[in-house]
Amino acid sequence: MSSLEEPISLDRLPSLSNIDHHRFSSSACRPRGEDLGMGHRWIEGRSCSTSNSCEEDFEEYNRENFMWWKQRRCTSRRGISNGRTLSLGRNQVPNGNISDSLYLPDDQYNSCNYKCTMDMPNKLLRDLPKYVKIVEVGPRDGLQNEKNIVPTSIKVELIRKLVSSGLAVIEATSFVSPKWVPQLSDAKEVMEAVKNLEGTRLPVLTPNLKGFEAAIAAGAKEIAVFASASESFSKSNINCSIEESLTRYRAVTHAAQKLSIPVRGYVSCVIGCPVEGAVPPSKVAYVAKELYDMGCFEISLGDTIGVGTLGTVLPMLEAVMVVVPVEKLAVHFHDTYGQSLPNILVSLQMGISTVDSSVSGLGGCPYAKGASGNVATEDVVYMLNGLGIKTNVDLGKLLLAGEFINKHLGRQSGSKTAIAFSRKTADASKI
Ligand SMILES: CC(C)(COP(=O)([O-])OP(=O)([O-])OC[C@H]1O[C@@H](n2cnc3c(N)ncnc32)[C@H](O)[C@@H]1OP(=O)([O-])[O-])[C@@H](O)C(=O)NCCC(=O)NCCSC(=O)C[C@@](C)(O)CC(=O)[O-]
Repeated sequence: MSSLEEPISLDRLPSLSNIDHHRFSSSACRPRGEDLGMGHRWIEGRSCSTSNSCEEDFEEYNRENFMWWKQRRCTSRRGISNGRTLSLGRNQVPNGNISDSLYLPDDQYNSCNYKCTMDMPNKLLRDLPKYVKIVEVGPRDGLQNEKNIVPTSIKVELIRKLVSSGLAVIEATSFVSPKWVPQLSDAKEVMEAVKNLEGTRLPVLTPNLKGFEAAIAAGAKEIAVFASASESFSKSNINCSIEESLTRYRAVTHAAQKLSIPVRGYVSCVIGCPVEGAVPPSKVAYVAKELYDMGCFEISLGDTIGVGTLGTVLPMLEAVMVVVPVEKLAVHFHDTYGQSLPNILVSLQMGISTVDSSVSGLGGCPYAKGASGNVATEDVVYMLNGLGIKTNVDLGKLLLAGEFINKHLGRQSGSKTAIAFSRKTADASKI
């Protein structure tokens, strides 16, 4: 393991005990009536003044959970009565290798439906968003690190399949230097082929005005700029300092505003940097605020090398939420240490409702050695379905998109959900 791949040791990361639990709640930026933040409950559990009241609380908590679980099981059991069909989202998929024998009606696939979430007594889950916008980054972040050049036609077909799954936003490609990222040197051709696809926004990454102009000429209607919270990563990724990158991005956002082109802003290395190690939350907050102030409509917080845990993600989010409204934030986790799903869950509990992910967990950054793929979109959708949170993504069609790209790449999916369905180990009676 090279020094770039070593996990950041705990003593170099912010301590959980430094966290102001009351400020985890989305109410830090967006008051919601109830003052007690989710973070307070999540980290500290139910607070109680006496041991008696604590036991009563605990009994009540168990009773509530038991009722909820019972309700879930009843719903699931009713759902498998026809034995053959398992719905994987909005629409059923009539054929395909993955899910032929696994169809159930929609509300029975989801362990609890929307109404159930509204009524859910479970204190830990009550404040979750009702809808999560998924930003699919597979065609860009997912493919940019692939050594063998993926033909343009495969990239275009992947995007088509992802569009048909109902994803609201799919990052299509990057208008970066082909010398730096050869895999995406066909950005113009990809964009021209997909620009008229309807029903999905197709943003592209642009590192400077040159990239912005090329993206617009190719038909892009939305772009993203990407800064770093780590000076070293900024240099290795885009060959300039953080301040220089912000100056460039001011020029890009200014040009975009004139054309009414929405600009998303990324902050990478929000937890750790492959060169510098732990990145302080204050630096992340600084870059996030700069991007927000220059007009980015959304700030995506990227754990580029996937080292974040609840203990480091929480203080980072807390710091950023002080300067950028929570509804303008997105989270972007790479799954190097398998922490993405808990990190996403806690982000949702803090009020964030936009999540980046990559079909089949494809991905990695060419300039962040050791970084693994993004969290798999299939796994995120599966988790959100289970929580009764709407995404409008048809899991069956998403699985087929993943199967398509993995077949081309000649590898197994990085999504546990996809693997479970492909092996038909997903037992409908247990869902
Ligand atoms: C920023 C640059 C261009 C600076 O690269 P540079 O070499 O410093 O730029 P330059 O201005 O000196 O130009 C060098 C050459 O590149 C050309 N050039 C210049 N700009 C462009 C452009 N836009 N498109 C096409 N070509 C371009 C330019 O015309 C020139 O061509 P030449 O005269 O030598 O033939 C380069 O470093 C670059 O392209 N970097 C991008 C690297 C990249 O894409 N990394 C992966 C992004 S993923 C990420 O950042 C994290 C994220 C977002 O996923 C979130 C997370 O996971 O946490």
